[in-house]
Amino acid sequence: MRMSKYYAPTLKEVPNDAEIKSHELLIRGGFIRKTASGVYTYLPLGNKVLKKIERIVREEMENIESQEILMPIIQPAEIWQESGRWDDYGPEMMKLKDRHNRDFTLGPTHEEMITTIVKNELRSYKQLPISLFQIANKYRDEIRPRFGVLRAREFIMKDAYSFHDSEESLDETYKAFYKAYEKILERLGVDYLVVEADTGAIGGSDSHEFQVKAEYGESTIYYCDCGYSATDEKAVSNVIFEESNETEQEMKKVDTPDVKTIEDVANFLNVDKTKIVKSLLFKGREGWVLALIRGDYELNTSKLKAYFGDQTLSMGEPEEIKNEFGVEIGFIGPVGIKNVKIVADYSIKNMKNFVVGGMEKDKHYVNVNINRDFKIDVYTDIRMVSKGEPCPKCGKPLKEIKGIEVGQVFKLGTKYSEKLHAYYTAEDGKQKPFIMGCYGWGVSRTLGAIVEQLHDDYGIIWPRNIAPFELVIIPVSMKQKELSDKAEELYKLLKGKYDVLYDDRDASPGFKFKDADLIGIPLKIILGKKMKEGKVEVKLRYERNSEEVDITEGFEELLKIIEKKLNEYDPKI
Ligand SMILES: O=C(C[C@@H]1CCCCN1)Cn1cnc2cc(Cl)c(F)cc2c1=O
Ligand SMILES: [Mg+2]
Repeated sequence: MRMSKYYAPTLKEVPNDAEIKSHELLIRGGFIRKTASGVYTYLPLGNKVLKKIERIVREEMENIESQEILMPIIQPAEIWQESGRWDDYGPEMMKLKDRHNRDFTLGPTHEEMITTIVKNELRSYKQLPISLFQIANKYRDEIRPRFGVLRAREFIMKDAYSFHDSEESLDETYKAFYKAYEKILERLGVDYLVVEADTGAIGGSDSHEFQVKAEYGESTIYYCDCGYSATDEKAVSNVIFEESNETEQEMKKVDTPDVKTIEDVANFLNVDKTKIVKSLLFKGREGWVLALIRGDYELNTSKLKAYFGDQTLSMGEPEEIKNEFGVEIGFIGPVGIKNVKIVADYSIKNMKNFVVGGMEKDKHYVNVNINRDFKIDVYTDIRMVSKGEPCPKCGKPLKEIKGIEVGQVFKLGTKYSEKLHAYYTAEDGKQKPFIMGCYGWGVSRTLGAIVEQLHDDYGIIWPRNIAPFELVIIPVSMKQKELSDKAEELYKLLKGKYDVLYDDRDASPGFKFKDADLIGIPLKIILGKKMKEGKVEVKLRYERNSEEVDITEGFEELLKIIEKKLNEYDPKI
């Protein structure tokens, strides 16, 4: 491609709404342009990289015999009403009406759609297992789109769905997708981690996320050298809380005027946070839940929701709590509270003589003890772990790292097939609901994740497999004929062998080098003053010095050097 003709509007200035590097560099590099909040156009450079990412994803899907289909983006409300999810996502689901005033949604995902499609076509166990995938736009009206394509409202996803007549069969396919995702990440050339994940709203059993390591990624991951790794939502607590040998003191109600937060209580009563129990009220399908956890720990709401299998569980609103329990949030406690299910984190199991809210304005109880002063319905792990805690698998201190989720795989079970009456005839002749799995890959998000991990002060450093161009030919001046003629000759020779960009613009060398670095092209071939000695300069994107190659005898030597350098090129260094 000739740069003089190419629509790649690079910018010097940093866009003011770019909060992280990848967003800045994709805009400045001329890869994407924002058309609305969370809605992007992929210009030629961005589109080229997208297509290379899609090709890798598509090939790895085909390698595990997943069959490509293309489903509609507009989905009739009926299938979502049948699955009971039409209102589950509130304003995040983009909805529209057609000219007959019928309700539709712009598909945020396709479980309902694919299950409705196959239920009339897949009738016998003989046709199972099968997995189908598509690569297409998805729509989710994020409350705060940010970080460019990392959290957009329209994005490109590869979503795959598998159908089985047994858990074993699902397990086999799940493993195949897991391995295919690792293969994709290897081919993308980025540093990554596979982590145990929370199945969240869609339920089901196992789930893993595929995370690109990135300092400013939104995911927090806890991992260990032994191989354990999980998102913060999922990471299991392995702290053993030793028995307290204190004797139980007499419980007292004390004045704590306007003392509400854990900090305030600790300071006012001059007690350590480890002697306070936090009481947090949640409202769910079965009513109110009071979650108790030691004052110095953080509640993990994903674990709480997973325990109750109720994603609708949400923190009680102050007003609602005042009306329902007659006391402000800051004074809520387990002693004397009615009509709540009390679930306690293990961290309070052996606490003695601790402080809790007094269930009365400006009051707290001190010297509270479990069983004597209140009953706990159930103990379970509802704690957010932190760095340095013992690994749940081997006990060594957990490490913490940030990441960007680019893929997630789920074992769904029969949740959707039952809701949508999607049955097949089993070997024993009975009608049974399909056992399903689903497997997502954020194709457009991958574009941002890779840049977030692989960049320096000069711009992007693309891995070779998905770089928009593998190499760029840069004559330092188009006015010097011997340079531009030789460059033209080189371009014709190389464009059949590599993805070549030819910077034939009438611009200064510095300008061209800067653009090549910003866009992130792996290899430069520079035709400059060394041409007097019959030499060109070859340089990898991150090398400070270039290698001189003599081309007076022809291009064999140069071709060898190019191949050698591109093969040793590794942006992760
Ligand atoms: O999408 C999944 C699970 C997997 C991910 C991989 C590909 C198949 N689906 C979970 N999820 C996330 N956000 C959503 C947002 C809206 Cl507005 C919605 F209506 C539904 C969903 C929703 O179901
Ligand atoms: Mg996830």
